[in-house]
Amino acid sequence: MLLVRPFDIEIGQHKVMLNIVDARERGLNPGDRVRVRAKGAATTALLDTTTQMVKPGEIGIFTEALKDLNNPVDVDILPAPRPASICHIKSLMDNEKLSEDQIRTIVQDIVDNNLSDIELAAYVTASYIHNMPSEEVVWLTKAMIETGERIHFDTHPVMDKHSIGGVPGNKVSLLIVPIVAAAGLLIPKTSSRAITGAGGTADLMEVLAPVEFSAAEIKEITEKVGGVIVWGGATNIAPADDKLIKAEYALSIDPYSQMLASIMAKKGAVGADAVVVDMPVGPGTKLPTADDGRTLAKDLIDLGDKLGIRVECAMTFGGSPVGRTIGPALEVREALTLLENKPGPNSLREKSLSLAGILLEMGGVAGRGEGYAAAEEILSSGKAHAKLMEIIAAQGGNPNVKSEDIVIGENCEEILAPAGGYVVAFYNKRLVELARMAGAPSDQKAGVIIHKKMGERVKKGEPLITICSSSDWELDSAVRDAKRSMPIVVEGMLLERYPRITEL
Ligand SMILES: O=P(O)(O)OC[C@H]1O[C@H](OP(=O)(O)O)[C@H](O)[C@@H]1O
Ligand SMILES: Nc1ccnc(=O)[nH]1
Repeated sequence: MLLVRPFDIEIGQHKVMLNIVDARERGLNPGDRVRVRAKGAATTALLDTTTQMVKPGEIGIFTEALKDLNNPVDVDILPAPRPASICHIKSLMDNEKLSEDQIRTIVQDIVDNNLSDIELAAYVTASYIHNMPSEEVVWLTKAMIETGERIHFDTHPVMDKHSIGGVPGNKVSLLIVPIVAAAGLLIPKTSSRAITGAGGTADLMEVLAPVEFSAAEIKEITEKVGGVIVWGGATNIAPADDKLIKAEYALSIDPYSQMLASIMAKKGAVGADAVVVDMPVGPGTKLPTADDGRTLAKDLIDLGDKLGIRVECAMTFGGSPVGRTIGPALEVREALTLLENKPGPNSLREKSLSLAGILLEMGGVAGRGEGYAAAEEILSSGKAHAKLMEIIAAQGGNPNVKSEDIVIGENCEEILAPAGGYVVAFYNKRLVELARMAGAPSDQKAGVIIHKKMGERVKKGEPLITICSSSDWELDSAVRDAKRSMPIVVEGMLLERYPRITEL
């Protein structure tokens, strides 16, 4: 047995450290995979060696592995075999078919932390290059559900909403969940953190309340107040999902087959009966054309049928951000403003009411074609606001929070229009890059405020965007980058003049 030396350091992977003498005695080298066994728990980790940091007879264990092992006093280790899924990942790279068993092995290895970051990145990259056939996506989704916990509600229908993401500022879940819950339906909403964006719904909700709950707690809170907005990655619900998202986030990609499975596994695991999926379409989003949107809608509906979930898809406008803010705190402030029935952006209000309306119709509390108006009544009467405050309280946040209480990064700088004219080009992806450079989403207070959208008139020197951050150096680098390659292009209506040659 080796005496545990806890290293309270989060390094984003499962790691342990042995003194070089012990490592040599066991025939282990740095980078080897080892199985670490404690009383009643085991995990796989990668090995580092040292001459100084741990003594012979000791083992240094970093935070991630310590959590899995329940903070043990002593452990033993064995060399771990090369995971079988590496071979299947290679098959995926070669665009070969995978069997149900092979897919299940990959998912189990991901859940058990048997894959290194390099191997995970290889899986995610291979999935990005080759879409899986639909039967493999069904196996993948089922494996992701079955390797975690599931929630079974006694009351039905259980409603849910999910966005494929890809459009900046998509804070609509903060309005939709309370509207649906205020209508008397259950909506246990699990979200991921940002994948390609600068703030996922889990990042946003975390500004208002804790988002890390167990499956049992999600069930209890949903039954009490009608809904939750929690981080899927904190639960044991579809536990492979968040591990994959970490690799996807680093690469800013969302592979098609993986996206289908990621969304539907979370919906299947919470026992959803009916789901609306928001699919933002437009240049620079995950769905460049309406045809791409139709293909995805068909794939999502088919996958839902195979899982026993009624899915409806809504193709939404993704050409420019939803509302005028990007980044956790800024987005939360904007969503609260609308819930408080103060003036706010129409794009956010209309999109939230449309999607909530579909859910009210699917859940049978509004007639066909009457969902939008029903959602609007719940929003304007203040019931949606009151419901969000109840959800915040149930999740342990401050139920008296107001939009003006939300603190934004103290370092802000405006990017001004270099000329007068009209906004003729608007680059969503650049805005997201700038918000990420400013520190979002890990810096909750960082982000971008958009002053001018596509087609709007601008005077020379007027602000186009404001970038905010908690750190002055991150702000500086984002501002420099914005000026080097503007995310919003302004031109006069007169683009070029061709004078008569004789008059030159
Ligand atoms: O970062 P990108 O790729 O834009 O999208 C990821 C976001 O999309 C989904 O939204 P929601 O949970 O339905 O609101 C995810 O849960 C996550 O919040
Ligand atoms: N791949 C994904 C896209 C959007 N949301 C998710 O949870 N997962």
